Amino acid sequence: MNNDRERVILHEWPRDPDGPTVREPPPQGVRTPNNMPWGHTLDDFYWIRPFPGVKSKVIWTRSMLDEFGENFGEQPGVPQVEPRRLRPWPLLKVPNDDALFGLVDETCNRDHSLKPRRFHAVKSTGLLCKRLFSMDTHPLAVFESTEEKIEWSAEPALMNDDAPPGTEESILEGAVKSQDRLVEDDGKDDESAMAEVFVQADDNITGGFVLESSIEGETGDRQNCTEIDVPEIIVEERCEDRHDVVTEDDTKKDESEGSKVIVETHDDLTPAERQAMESFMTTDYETVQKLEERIPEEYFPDILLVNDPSGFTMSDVPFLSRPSRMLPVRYKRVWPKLKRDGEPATLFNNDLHCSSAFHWTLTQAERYAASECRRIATLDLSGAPLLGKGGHSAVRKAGIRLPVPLTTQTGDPHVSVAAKLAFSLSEDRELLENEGRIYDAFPDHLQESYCGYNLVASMDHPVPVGACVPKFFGYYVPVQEEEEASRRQEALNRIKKEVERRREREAKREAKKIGVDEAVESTDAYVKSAEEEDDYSGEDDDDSFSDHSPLRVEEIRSPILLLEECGTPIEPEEFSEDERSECFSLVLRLHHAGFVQNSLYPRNILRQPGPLSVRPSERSLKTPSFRIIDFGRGEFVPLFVEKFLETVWSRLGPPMVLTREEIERVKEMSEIGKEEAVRWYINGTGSELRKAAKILYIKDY
Ligand SMILES: Nc1ncnc2c1ncn2[C@@H]1O[C@H](COP(=O)(O)OP(=O)(O)OP(=O)(O)O)[C@@H](O)[C@H]1O
Repeated sequence: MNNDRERVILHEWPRDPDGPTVREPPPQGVRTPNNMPWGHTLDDFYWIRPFPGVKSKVIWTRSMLDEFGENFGEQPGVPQVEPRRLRPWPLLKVPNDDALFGLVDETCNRDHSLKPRRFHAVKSTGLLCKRLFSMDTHPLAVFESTEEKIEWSAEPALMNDDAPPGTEESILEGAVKSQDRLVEDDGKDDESAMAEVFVQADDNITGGFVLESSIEGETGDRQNCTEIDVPEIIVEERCEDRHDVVTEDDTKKDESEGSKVIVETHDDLTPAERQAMESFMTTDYETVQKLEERIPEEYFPDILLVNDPSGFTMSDVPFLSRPSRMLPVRYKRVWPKLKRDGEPATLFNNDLHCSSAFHWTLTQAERYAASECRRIATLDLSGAPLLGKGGHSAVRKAGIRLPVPLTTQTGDPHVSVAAKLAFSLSEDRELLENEGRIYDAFPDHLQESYCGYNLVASMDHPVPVGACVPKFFGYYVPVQEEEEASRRQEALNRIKKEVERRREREAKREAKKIGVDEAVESTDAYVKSAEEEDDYSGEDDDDSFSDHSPLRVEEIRSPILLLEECGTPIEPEEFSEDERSECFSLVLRLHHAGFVQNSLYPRNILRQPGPLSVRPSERSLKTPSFRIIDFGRGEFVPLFVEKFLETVWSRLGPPMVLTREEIERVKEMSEIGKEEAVRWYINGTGSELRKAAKILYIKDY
């Protein structure tokens, strides 16, 4: 193990023998957004004795010393600069928006007078993107990163209905049309025809299973979501009782009936979603670049249309059968929650427990309209290489095409991200959900890098301020509109029934009052039955609308956690002392922000060539970039207290008016909750630090 630390503090600030004792808290000085003392270079850090002549020393930055104001040795002044957020090499682009996109980080001169400069795309000739049109009519389109080509790729595609005659229709469009035709031609009730097709489809599915080697991440199973053969669709049709082929008349009827729910299937793309799929392309994993910038909130995806022909979202366990699926699967964003989700014009249902992307929008026209203002991205899992596997999930490199008008500087419409997919047990799903919650809770500064160095308590040397965790690109859950529609229909039916019963009861009471009801003859019997009816709780499901029961967890698709790809697991025994202490500082910074990772192993700290502010080909492992991953077991102080209080509330039962004693009890419990959280935090961080020190060979923290 090398003792080769270079990040050390070389200076001591001379104290005035008559100077004051330094007070707690120390001067604020210049700090990074994580509220830690910051210096631009190693020379900005000084040892200082709390009072003259004492042996002990603490560390201050030059800006803290300037604020303290004692300059006994007449140290020359230095310009004070603020920490600068480091921009990753620019990849995203919005045509005609140069203010936010395409800015290259300039090197950090002493006074930060250098400003970011504009990115000029290098003309690339080798970048191939495959368009999802039929190969005989569309040879492979070759993109070069010229302005026109980039703008072409961001151009909104014509909707199929608007397509002028003679233009090629996408395979998706063709498939949906042929499905419509089949439904019309063959007749839905033709059982024998269906049975025949089902056998064909079954063969086809079996034949479509992915070989183990391709499950391990090779590109043997590359398929695009529009390579649909007709029997496949009929299987979907049979299984899902598809009701989404709606003619103009149907729509009118739908609108006029108002409360009628049209049952949708996963495949029922809205026109806006179809538009997003029309220009869909498979990812070229040889050339695709990974996304390192934040996705601006304005363009953050609401809906992910996932191309998953190999069923990676179903399970990544090779021996489990995974039905091949050729149509995109719709997912919705649950986290992060955005301000626009609650605004009337962009209302979005991101409730984790609701399998619809819509609030109670009852008609198809309403759904289509709501879908128009959605940010729709496509995620390509076809042939997605495996980045790594854990005990509960598989992480794949996936191509994402971000919502229009976002595109890239290179002309390739895709960027790559790490897509984490849970295995099929409920524990696997719970861990992934918790991880999504934790990523959502991370403050921005844990995902950003800054120039200069931090002084991270309790370390005795400065460390670079790299991001601690990968950038978070969202947690998405599968949407099952047709199930949600049945649930809503059930709820409506229950309400209707209840209203009818009440009306009947009222009518009987009225009748009794005016004495014309024949039930007067048997008053006792009537009163008894009325009492029984009054007890009605709305739980009577005798004639419930459907016999729908919730899917077993193994059957449903995994949620998807999208993260920045951050390299490969570290081997700390090979590292320099500075590298090991840099990794250690990430753990400390997480703790200072109120998070405990709870699963700290070398495999959960990743390293990649850096710095990320320069072009990928110029990065090196000599200037590495580290990140902590895997927050499935992670905890965050406020979430801990919230969970604690939830158990208190659940013990109190459903919401009601509390008595004074109960209110006192709740207050008492929330105080206990806070104390518990502090205890938990001290224990959790203490043991995690000991573990971190052990795996990173740190002796002196
Ligand atoms: N953001 C990422 N970038 C690159 N590779 C990643 C990323 N996240 C995860 N991986 C790879 O996937 C592997 C498994 O990920 P992770 O540890 O998060 O899975 P897990 O199932 O939660 O693990 P555990 O067994 O601890 O439950 C990692 O060891 C790493 O190799």
